[in-house]
Amino acid sequence: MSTLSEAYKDNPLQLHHIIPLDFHSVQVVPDSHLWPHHDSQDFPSGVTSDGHSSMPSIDLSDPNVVELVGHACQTWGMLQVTNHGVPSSLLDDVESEARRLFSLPAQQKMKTLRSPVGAAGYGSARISPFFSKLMWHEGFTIMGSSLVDHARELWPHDYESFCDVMEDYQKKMKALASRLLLLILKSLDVTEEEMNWAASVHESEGALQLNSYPSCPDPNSAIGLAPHTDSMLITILHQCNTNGLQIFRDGVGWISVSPAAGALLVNVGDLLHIFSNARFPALYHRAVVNQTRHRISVAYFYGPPADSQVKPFVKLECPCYRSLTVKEYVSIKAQHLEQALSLIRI
Ligand SMILES: C=C1C[C@]23C[C@@]1(O)CC[C@H]2[C@@]12CCC[C@@](C)(C(=O)O1)[C@H]2[C@@H]3C(=O)O
Ligand SMILES: O=C(O)CCC(=O)C(=O)O
Ligand SMILES: [Fe+2]
Repeated sequence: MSTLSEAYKDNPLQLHHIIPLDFHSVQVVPDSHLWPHHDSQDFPSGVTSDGHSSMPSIDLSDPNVVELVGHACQTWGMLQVTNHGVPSSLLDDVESEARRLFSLPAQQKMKTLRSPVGAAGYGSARISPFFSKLMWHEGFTIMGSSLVDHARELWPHDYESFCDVMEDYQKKMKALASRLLLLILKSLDVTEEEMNWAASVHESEGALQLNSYPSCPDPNSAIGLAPHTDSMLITILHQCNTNGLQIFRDGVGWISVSPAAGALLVNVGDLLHIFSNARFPALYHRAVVNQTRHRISVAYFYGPPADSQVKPFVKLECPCYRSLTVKEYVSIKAQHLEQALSLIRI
């Protein structure tokens, strides 16, 4: 069985697209990180300029949860969930362990640098090579079996709490993602066979991404994470408690999505967009930075095993995407980013 990491092997990154800036060592934004001004012409997500809509917030114990989740995926590609069963103490712990990691000196974090052909470890976002400027961001990806080795490199005598929290968080995210996927499949009226396919998704481990956006001397001239869609089926995002996420809405523009205590955000990724035969939009989003706060976010990416076939569900007529494996899609995305979906359109 192949893994996602193998899809990255054919598309190695250059070191300057992996090694983040040592943000603590700079007082001004260097030219390498200067983006054209994006003076946030944004709207808060509750009050959009189209007047009536706001990003759906769904209580997972609502009796109409299937319809609500389906409608949110179709109209926004994103929803906020409450009553999700993930203890707020664990949400706090994952943020503080991530903060502990990113507060380490640069040379310590560099001991776990992601390899040019690898998937796990410390480094800049994978999408970096597609932009002429670098991002005000450093990440740490947990995927596969490297967690304990990496944690030992970071804290030789004090690595257990990091591992315990990350393992627990990953387990809870997987359970929540699997529950959400079943709701989504029910909303799409898929076949029994496709409903059973959800169990195979549960076999894949997913990826956990810790994001760090240090405070920035000139936030309007830098970008935390450049605009992108996520590649997997769904992403569960814990924004912690600092603004920064923006989503793009046709006819409106960039909308800020404020964190709500205890709530989690769920968004549609490319693979679910394909399975839904384009009924659900893959959410286009970015992260902006701010002058005073070091923002942390934690994203869990849930997708099928690398060898699985991806194609629109059969009852959704006139498939508009060809069938391919997860690994093939990840490889196309690694080479073409935003063009990936149009390259597989029928
Ligand atoms: C499963 C994954 C999704 C991701 C690539 C990865 O292998 C692990 C990191 C993820 C991330 C996080 C930041 C944004 C993003 C586009 C990136 O560059 O790395 C996503 C990737 C994705 O969704 O394609
Ligand atoms: O930090 C955020 O709010 C967004 C993170 C994100 O888009 C990602 O990890 O893919
Ligand atoms: Fe994302």
